[in-house]
Amino acid sequence: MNICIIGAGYVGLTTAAVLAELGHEVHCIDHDERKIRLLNNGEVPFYEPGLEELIAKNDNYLTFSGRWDDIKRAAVVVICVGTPPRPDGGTDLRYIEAVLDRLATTIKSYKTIVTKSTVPPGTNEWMRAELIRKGVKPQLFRIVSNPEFLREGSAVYDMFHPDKIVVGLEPDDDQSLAVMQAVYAGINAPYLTTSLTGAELIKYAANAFLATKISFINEMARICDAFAVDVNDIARGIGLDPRIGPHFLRAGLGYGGSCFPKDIKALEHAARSRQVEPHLLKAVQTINATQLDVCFQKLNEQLAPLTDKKIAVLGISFKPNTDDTRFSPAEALIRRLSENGCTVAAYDPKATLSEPLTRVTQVQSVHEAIQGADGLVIATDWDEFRTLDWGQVKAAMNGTLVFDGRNCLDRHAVEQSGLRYMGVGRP
Ligand SMILES: NC(=O)c1ccc[n+]([C@@H]2O[C@H](COP(=O)([O-])OP(=O)(O)OC[C@H]3O[C@@H](n4cnc5c(N)ncnc54)[C@H](O)[C@@H]3O)[C@@H](O)[C@H]2O)c1
Ligand SMILES: O=c1ccn([C@@H]2O[C@H](COP(=O)(O)OP(=O)(O)O[C@H]3O[C@H](CO)[C@@H](O)[C@H](O)[C@H]3O)[C@@H](O)[C@H]2O)c(=O)[nH]1
Repeated sequence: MNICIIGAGYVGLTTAAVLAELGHEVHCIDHDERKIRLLNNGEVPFYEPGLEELIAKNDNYLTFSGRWDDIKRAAVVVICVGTPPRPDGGTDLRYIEAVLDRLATTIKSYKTIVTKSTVPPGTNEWMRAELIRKGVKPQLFRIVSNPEFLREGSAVYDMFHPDKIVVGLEPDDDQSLAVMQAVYAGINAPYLTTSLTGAELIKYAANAFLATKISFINEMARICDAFAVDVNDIARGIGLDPRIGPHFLRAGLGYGGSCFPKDIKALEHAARSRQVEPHLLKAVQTINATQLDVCFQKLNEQLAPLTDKKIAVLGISFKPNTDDTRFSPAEALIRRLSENGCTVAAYDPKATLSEPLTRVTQVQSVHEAIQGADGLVIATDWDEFRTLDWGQVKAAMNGTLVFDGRNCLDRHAVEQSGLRYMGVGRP
C-alpha cells in the first residue's frame, strides 16, 4: 500500500519505519527542512532506541521530503503533527489546520485520512467538516481516528506490539476498518472500533488513568513519609492485586514529558467546555505540580543551607531511554536548585539541557558530576545509574546524601557503602 505520513517526529517517524518494515511504500513529509535533510543523510533527529536501524533497513521503501505533491500517490494519509498545549489548557490545533489547508488543495483521488495525533474530542468530526468546507468532495475521503499509545524510549517495540488498535470511524463508514487492517497487517493485536470521538476519548482516558496512578502513589509516598513506611512496599503490596496491577506505581519527582501534562490539561479543558467539572483530573494535576516542591523540601531539610552547595544531578530527560526534555521534572529540579544558589553538575547519557542555567554545568560522565558533590540526586531512572559502584561514588563525593528521586536504587547497596539514602516516600 502507498502510505503518506505527515510529521516526522517521534510518532510519525516510528510509524513510517514500522509501516515500511511491514511491507508498505511509505513517504514521510515534514515542513522542517533541517529534519528532512538529516533524514536524507540517514540520521534521526532525536534518540529513540532501534529507530535509526529500522529506517536504514527499510531505506528502499521509505522516503522523506517537504513535497506535498507526494500525497497524490498515497491511498492512506496518516497525520502525526504536534498538538501542543495552549496557555488556557486547550489544544493548539494550528498544525492540524495547516495540514487540512494542504490536503484541501492536494486531494484529487480517494484517500483514507488517519489522525494519529492526539486531538480533543470532536476534532476529527470538525476536520471532516473543514475539508468539505474547503472544497474537498465528501466522496473523495474518509476520516479515521487511530490514536497512538507508544511510549518514548520503547516506541519501535510498542508499535510492533500494541495491546490494542483503536479505530474510530465515521457513522456510515463500512470500508475504513478493512483499510486499517491492511495497513497494520502483520501486527497481532485486537481491534477496538468506535466512533471518531470515542477513539479520541479513549486516548485521553488512557493517559489520564496512568497519570492518576502516578499521582495516587505520589500522594501515598507523602503519607508513607509521615508514617515512616517504604512506599515501594505499598506499591508491591497493592500491585499484586490483579485489579490494581503493578505498573505506573513508582513514586518520584512526578510525571513529565510531551504527553501526560498536556493531555490531562486538554481533557480537563474539554470537560469544562461541556460544563463537566473534572474533580479528579484537577487533583491529579495538583499533586503532580506540588511533587517537585515536596522533593525539593526534602533535599533542603537534609542539605540546608542550599546556597553554595554542590549537587550532582543524574538525569535530564523526562524518562530514561530518550533525549526528550519536554516538561522534564529532572530539568525542573535542576532549575530549582540553581535558583536556590546551588552549583549543579548535571549528567545525562543522551539529553542536553534545553537552556543555559546559572551555576549549572552539563558534564560528560557520572564520574565528573559527583566529584566533590555535597549531595547526589537521581532525577531520571536510566539503567546506568542503578548499577553504580557506590563505594567509588562515596570516595568521590564530599557529602554523603543520595536522593533517589525515582525510587529506583537498591537502598541497601547505597547504605552499605556508607552513604545516606533518601527516596520519595522511603524514609
Ligand atoms: N511523543 C509521544 O510519545 C506520543 C505518543 C502518542 C501520541 N503522541 C501524539 O502524537 C502527536 C505528535 O507527537 P510527536 O511527539 O511525534 O511530536 P513531534 O513534535 O516530535 O513531531 C511533530 C512533527 O510534525 C511536524 N509538523 C508540524 N506541522 C507540520 C505541517 N503542517 N506539515 C508537515 N509537518 C509538520 C513537525 O515539524 C515535527 O517534526 C501529538 O499529537 C502527540 O500528542 C505523541
Ligand atoms: O510509575 C511511574 C511511571 C511513569 N512515571 C513518569 O511518567 C512520565 C511518563 O512516562 P511514560 O508514560 O513511560 O512515557 P511517555 O513516553 O510520555 O508515554 C505516555 O504518553 C504517550 C503519549 O500520549 C502515550 O502514548 C503512552 O502510552 C504513555 O505511557 C515520565 O515522566 C515518567 O518518569 C512515573 O513517575 N512513575
